[in-house]
Formats: sequence, structure tokens, C-alpha cells
Amino acid sequence: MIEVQHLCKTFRVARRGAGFGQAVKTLFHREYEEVKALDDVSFSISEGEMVGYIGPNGAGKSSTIKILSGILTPDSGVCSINGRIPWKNRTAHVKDIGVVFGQRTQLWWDVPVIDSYELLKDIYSISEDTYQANLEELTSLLNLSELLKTPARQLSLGQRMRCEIAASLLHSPKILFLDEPTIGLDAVSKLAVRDFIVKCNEKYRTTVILTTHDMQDIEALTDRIILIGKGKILLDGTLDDIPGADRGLDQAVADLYRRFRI
Ligand SMILES: Nc1ncnc2c1ncn2[C@@H]1O[C@H](COP(=O)(O)OP(=O)(O)OP(=O)(O)O)[C@@H](O)[C@H]1O
Repeated sequence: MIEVQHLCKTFRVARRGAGFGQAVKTLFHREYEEVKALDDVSFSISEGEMVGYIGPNGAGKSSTIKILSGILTPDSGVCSINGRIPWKNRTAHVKDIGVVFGQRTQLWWDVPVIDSYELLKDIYSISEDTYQANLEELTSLLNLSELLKTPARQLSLGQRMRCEIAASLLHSPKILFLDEPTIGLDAVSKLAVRDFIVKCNEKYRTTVILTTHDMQDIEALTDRIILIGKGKILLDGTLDDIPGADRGLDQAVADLYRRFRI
């Protein structure tokens, strides 16, 4: 279903020292540095799998998700999702996927959440029946009824995240990319969101790729983990493949990062 082979992505980043003198100098001579965000990344994911994509800050997780969702184009390598190349067949591809970026919003800031949902219904050409059924189910499972009439900018982070997750699922996507979906959620909301993701997977065989620093998300949601560090895949296996995982995943993952010097 998801086939990624030898993906590479390099960013060119401008560098300058601190201070006014350095700022003036860059007006005449700009220095650049190349950052290898992805360095020969390969993996494949089958339909219905729930995979935790983990790694330290700057490892390349979001870059991968952006390529898989068609937002970013790699420099080289192959990426095929349901037989499509995400960044080339974007219109067809976005109908198959749902994306939640914990740090970004897909809701229109100034309008009530329900108006954003209506817009998404038109954008994705969701039929009235499917829209109403999904909205009803998502509202009840994610406890949204009090929030739908509120503009996104007036929601707390956790309330907005619940609305974001619903927004990404209105069109019944086959694949869900979740980039830090429980960031800022209170304990009750975290459990509700995790529960909901498990239900989606069980009921609709939704494939889930989850990036998070929250190891409880990983324990609750995924059987398989892919570890990335400095743009390279370092481990692809189960939680049992992480030494010491049975004694606490946070410590075990921190030890793993140290062992790989990432
Ligand atoms: N648009 C960009 N321009 C320049 N460099 C970028 C850009 N996006 C990412 N990078 C760099 O690519 C590398 C990988 O970044 P990426 O966002 O994929 O990491 P991440 O694993 O998602 O990190 P985090 O856990 O902190 O979100 C980092 O060194 C980052 O600085």
C-alpha cells in the first residue's frame, strides 16, 4: 500500500552569525549549508497497519510525512501510495488520506468549526449522507457538540486538536498521517483520541502512521515502530526489538537514541 524506496531530501539553509555586522555582511555574501533531512529512507507499510514513526527532534519525521502526503517533493527516490505518486497525483491522493499536523491547523481560523467542516465537505466532494453519518459519529466519539459553533481561534489547544482530528476524518480516508496528534491534550482527551484512532483502525482498517514523542501514544497505538535518526532508518521492528522496553519505553527509547548517537 505504501512503498518508499531510497528517499532523499536535502534543504539549503542560510547561515549567519549573531550581531549587526554579520547581518550587514549577509547583504553582500550569503552563506548556505545543506541539511540532509532524509538520507536513503526505505520502508513499506501494508493496509490496516498502525506504525509509530519515531526519532529525536530534527530526525526527518515531518519531512517524511510531508512527502507521503504530497506537500513536499523529494530530491530522489520512489514513493508510491495505492499506486500513486503523492506529489504528482495530489487531487486523487488527498481523497485517500487524512493528515493531522499537531502544530498546524486545517480549520479556518475565524469561522465556526462547523463552517470549516462544510467547506471540507465541498472540497472533498463528500456526499451528504456520508458527511452527516461521519459528522454524527465524530461529534459523539470526540465530544465535539459544544465546540462546533465556536471559531477555531477561540478553542483551547486540546479542543482544537479534537476538532482537527475530526476534520481529517470527515471524508473517510484510507490512510491517516498523524504528526504529534496528542500534543497539548489533557489526560481525558488523550485517552479519547487514542481510543478513537484504535476504533477507526478496527472498524475501517484505516492505515495509521503516527509520529510522536509521547511513548504512551506509541504503546497504546502501534505494534510496529520505525526509528529514524539524522535522516536514516535505524530500526524497523516491534516494541520487543527495543532493548529494555518492558522496563519503561521512555528510558528504553532515550537509551536507543544514545546508542545510535542521534
Ligand atoms: N523547510 C525547511 N527548510 C530548511 N530546513 C528544513 C526544513 N524542513 C525541515 N528542515 C530540516 O530538516 C531536518 C529534519 O526536519 P524534520 O522537521 O523532518 O524533523 P522532525 O523529525 O519532524 O523533528 P521534530 O521532532 O523536531 O518535529 C532538520 O534538520 C530541519 O532543520
